Amino acid sequence: MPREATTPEQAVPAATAQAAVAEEQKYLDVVYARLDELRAAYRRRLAEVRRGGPSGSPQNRSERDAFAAHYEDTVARLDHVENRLVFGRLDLRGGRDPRYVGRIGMSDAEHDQLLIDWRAPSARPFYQATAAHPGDVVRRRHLMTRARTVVGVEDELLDHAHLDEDVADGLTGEGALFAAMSAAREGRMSDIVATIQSEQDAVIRSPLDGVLVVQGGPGTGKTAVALHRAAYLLYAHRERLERSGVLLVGPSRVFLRYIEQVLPSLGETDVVATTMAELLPGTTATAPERAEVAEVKGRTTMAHVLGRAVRALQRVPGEVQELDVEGVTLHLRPEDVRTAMARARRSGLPHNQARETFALTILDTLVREYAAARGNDGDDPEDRAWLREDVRTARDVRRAVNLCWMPTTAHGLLERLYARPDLLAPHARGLSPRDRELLRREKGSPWTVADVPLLDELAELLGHHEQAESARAAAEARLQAAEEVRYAQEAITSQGLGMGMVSAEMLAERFAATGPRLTTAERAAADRTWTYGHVVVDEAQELSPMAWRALLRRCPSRSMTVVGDLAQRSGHRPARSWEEVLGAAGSEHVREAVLTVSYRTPATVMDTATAVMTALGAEPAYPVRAARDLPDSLATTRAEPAELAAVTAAVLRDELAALDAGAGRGAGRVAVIVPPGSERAVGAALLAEHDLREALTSGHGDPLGARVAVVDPVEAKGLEYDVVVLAEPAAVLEGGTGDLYVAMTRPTRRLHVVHSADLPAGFPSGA
Ligand SMILES: Nc1ncnc2c1ncn2[C@@H]1O[C@H](COP(=O)(O)OP(=O)(O)OP(=O)(O)O)[C@@H](O)[C@H]1O
Repeated sequence: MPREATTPEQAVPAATAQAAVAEEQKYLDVVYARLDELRAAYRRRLAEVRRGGPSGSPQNRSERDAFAAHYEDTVARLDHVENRLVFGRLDLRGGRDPRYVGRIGMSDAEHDQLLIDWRAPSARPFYQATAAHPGDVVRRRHLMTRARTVVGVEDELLDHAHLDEDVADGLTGEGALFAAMSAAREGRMSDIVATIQSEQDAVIRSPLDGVLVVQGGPGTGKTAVALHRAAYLLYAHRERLERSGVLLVGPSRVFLRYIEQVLPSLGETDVVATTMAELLPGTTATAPERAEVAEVKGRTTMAHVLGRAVRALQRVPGEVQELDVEGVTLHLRPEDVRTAMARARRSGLPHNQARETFALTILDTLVREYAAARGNDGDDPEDRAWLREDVRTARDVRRAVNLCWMPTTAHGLLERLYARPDLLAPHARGLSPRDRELLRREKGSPWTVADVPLLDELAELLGHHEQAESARAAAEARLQAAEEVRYAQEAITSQGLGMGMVSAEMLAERFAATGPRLTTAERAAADRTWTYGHVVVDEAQELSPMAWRALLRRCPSRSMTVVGDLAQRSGHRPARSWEEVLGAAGSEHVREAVLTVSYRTPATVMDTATAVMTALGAEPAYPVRAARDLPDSLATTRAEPAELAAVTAAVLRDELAALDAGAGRGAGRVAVIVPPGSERAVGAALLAEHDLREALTSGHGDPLGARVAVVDPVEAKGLEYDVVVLAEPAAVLEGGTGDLYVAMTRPTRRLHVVHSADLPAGFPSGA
């Protein structure tokens, strides 16, 4: 049975709590004093460097910039960890000094360890030790703090006397955990570093290599775990990941904003966060699209279609072409084109770059014929040069070479394929006539998310138009970077920097970035061909096989963390297995982990959601156990169809009042989740109610800012609210069972269903 939530005050025996709080406060004071000292020291250094002003040699200047940037980063990092800096203490066998666990590692001026970084191996028992397997730990203490004050402690004695209790539910630090779970939501995700549970910790610290798929039902902490894992990997593999970067792919911009504070609070700011819509630098893909069209675009078949379309840009003429060069008629023979084409393809380069080999080979052949026609043997280099120039610049020759090997851009080609069925048809093996019709679209139409992987595929096949130029620039930049690393190494040695805080590569990167400083993350985000050291994908069940191909291209090392829930997949094509969803990524070495406990949704709501899914024939393959239940967490209200809007408003009004009473006036968040397409109408109807207006508009149009958000299930994906008012679940179901499952599992306190149509099967009878 899930437990009812307890508060930290209840969890700590009152008699000992006071003394323990006082003891921990003393320690906290020392740690915060040290934090202040470090901040002041770095601020001083920063001010000194800045005082240097813009004078000196360019090298001096860029060196100063690099140090300034490093100090700025460090100060920012120290600022971000202010809240709940210390949250754990381990007492160890053998009377050793206790170990304090916190957001970052910290030593005092004598280099004695004050705080262990939660990611360090020595902090692991804080998350993993149990009474059955205590290791060296005799007591684990959770410290609850507000600002710099200890407000409570919670102890777990890891000896055999407590074995039964511990094994009973497998949760650690229940008081702190339940307090975190019960806190009113603020529209932004918080980190869970103080209360990571053992099954989550195992995922967070799982090895870097290979594709790790983390499946878990709603609220099991997949997003939280994915973010903490990113922070952990950056800590444990800093060398490898700092230069290549980590990419995080989320379902929407709103979602990315929802989670944006988590990594900085863990001391990490250099992760590139993006959505599939923004994956391709310079392309905005925001147009809506029908699910059935997106489905066709997402199929692996499309990679073959595009491959054939690109190859068709390489054409052998049916007969000999006559070309005029300065009054001389030259002959372009099909067999010469074929030979040049074979050579160009052997280069293995993308189409636009291989064209250069093709053009040069054709040119050689034509120049030979031209020289012979001009009675020149072409032995003299000067003669050869002008003969070649004549041929190269001749209009006929340029046209013929283009016709045989047409350079093009990804956007141009995809647009043509969509707009011209006659162009698509010859390459469309594997697509039915209806599929092709679904792809059809006017030139100049805006791009959609499903277009992005196709554009990316084409960009890969075609290469850049000016690739030769940028490749040369990149080679030069590489040479320069090597030189800068050497110089940075000298700077580190001469200035006594380093001590693990700054590497030569880090410094060199700072040197290299003149003007506005570019971090690895910024450079990576602007470069389509950037390859990351690790890629984290959230809501991974939504991605198409074509999207996986695009992501795999960004991660040649195949080091990925993929989190999602098959049961929450949108649409009407439920996925039976992760292999099916992962497409190309599924053929890699895949490890699977499962998270089983929901820390969000009360048991009554969670169990009802599972029952509804089961009754609909979509039983979740990975059912979830809720960590706790709350009284009155599920309510239903029936309305006449004409009254639905008014009843929804009334229910919302009551729920806000109850939330005011339970969480404090104005605290907590509510979502009104409505069938797709009806957000505007419902939003307008609710806005017409004067007393609801403030709660609906308090965020100035920001869906995360307002106390009440009106959203459809797709927009609600990955988010959570204290209370959810779910309007007309039967209509929500039209988007697929996954959408209803998502909608029902967003609340942390209460789900209130308002309906005029019959409730889908699985709701408690009488509801
Ligand atoms: N160990 C934990 N301690 C405290 N809170 C936790 C813990 N694990 C998860 N949570 C909380 O549970 C909620 C759900 O977490 P999260 O959003 O990561 O789940 P999810 O599996 O991604 O959910 P969904 O699939 O529904 O999007 C969040 O508020 C998160 O902070």
